[in-house]
Amino acid sequence: MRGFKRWMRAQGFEYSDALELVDSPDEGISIRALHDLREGDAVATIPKRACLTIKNSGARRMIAKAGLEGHLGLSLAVMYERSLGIASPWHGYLQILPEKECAPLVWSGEEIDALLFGTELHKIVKEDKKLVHEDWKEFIEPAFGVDQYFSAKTLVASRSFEIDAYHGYGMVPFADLFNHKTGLENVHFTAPSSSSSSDDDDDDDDDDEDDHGHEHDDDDDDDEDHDDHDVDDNGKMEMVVVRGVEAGDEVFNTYGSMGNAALLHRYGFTEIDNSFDIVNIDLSLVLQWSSSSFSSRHTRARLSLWRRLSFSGCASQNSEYFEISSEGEPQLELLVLLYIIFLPEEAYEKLNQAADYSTDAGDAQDDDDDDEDAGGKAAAEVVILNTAGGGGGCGGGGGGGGAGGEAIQIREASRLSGLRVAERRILRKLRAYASGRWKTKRKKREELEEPLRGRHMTSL
Ligand SMILES: C[S@@+](CC[C@H](N)C(=O)[O-])C[C@H]1O[C@@H](n2cnc3c(N)ncnc32)[C@H](O)[C@@H]1O
Repeated sequence: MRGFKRWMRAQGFEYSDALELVDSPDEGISIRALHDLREGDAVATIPKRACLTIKNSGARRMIAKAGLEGHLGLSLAVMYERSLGIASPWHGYLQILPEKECAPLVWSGEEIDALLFGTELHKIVKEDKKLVHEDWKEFIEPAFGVDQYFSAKTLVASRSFEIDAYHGYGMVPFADLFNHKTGLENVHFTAPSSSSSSDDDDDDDDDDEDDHGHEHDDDDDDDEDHDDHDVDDNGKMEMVVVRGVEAGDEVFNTYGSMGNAALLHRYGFTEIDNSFDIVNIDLSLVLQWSSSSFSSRHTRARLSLWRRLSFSGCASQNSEYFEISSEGEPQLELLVLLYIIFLPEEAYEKLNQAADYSTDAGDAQDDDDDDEDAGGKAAAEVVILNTAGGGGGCGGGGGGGGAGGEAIQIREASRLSGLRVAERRILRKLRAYASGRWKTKRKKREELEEPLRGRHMTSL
């Protein structure tokens, strides 16, 4: 750490003596406040020329020639500077970085299967590994090994910041030592408000929520003009306090408002109390459970009715899923599907007929008429009301009726997915939601259902 501080001084970094850099063998580096910090305090100034960016790196010509940019180009710059060892201008910084960030991208296939099976990340991470490997083959081999590339990718994903339009993304020494706290961060990384006009031209209005944001696609093909990279020699970035910190407390930044899956995916950690956390339950998991509790035929028929009533889940990378909020509230479409799965045969047939009727009526209508037909809408409404009431009208069968069935569904989902603590907590809230609503909303459901009966559906 001493070498890094010396390097920062030589590069013209300035940081408040109220900040302490703490290096723990178990938890890595973090920043602590030695004195109280007040909102508005600028606690660090970072010269842009000291940031490891594609434009600043000694590999800039090679990277430009290969037409690489964004995270791919920056990963190459990081590998190149690392390969120079002590000869790299960033040696003082690079030597405090971990070899790699322990994100799922660098887990073994067995670890991914064992730890992510049943979660939304399982398929995504496997796909990531394939794509990153393809990139390595196409753009990086034989200059650097595949492990070096995967390691550099995790560092760039977890530590790079968007600097400005000229530099794009870069490794920002010191700024990347702050850990993340969802919604309760103390500092933001930003362009100083009193910067020179040339800086203003170059600085994007950085969205702090996106400091560690998305792949950068700026078209910076002007390398030849800036090979001596004099454009930003005097540019600076700042760390500014946005929420006061008491002496002794850790000083946090934010990497954005993300659920635990996104945090794990990109940064390799999760938060127990993450208000943005959600749990996704795959439609395939619901269908698997339904087929084992009822039958495949029953499941296909109920799914088909659900679709004919124009319901669907969220879609991502060839899968369909439902979101459970951090408060345990399930996506309405999941409730409706579960309700339809649990409908007794007689009620199901009636709803099916109503859907048929409404589809026929809809077919007869003018194509320009976008309104859902009244019958289908009413059928959906009745389903929703019943579902919100906990499915009190269900006769059960298989795994039990209504909300009780939902609880079984959730237990099964939780067991199969091997989800982490925070996600299990959400699933517990979901179960409480399901059984709580069943008890308290039953009367309300009956009151609400009555007028609907009079309108379109007669006896659900
Ligand atoms: C930008 S670096 C922060 C500094 C880092 N702790 C270090 O040792 O250099 C981001 C990495 O820090 C760790 N990290 C950041 N916030 C964290 C948190 N709230 N809980 C656990 N690890 C965290 C993760 O390993 C993440 O990939």
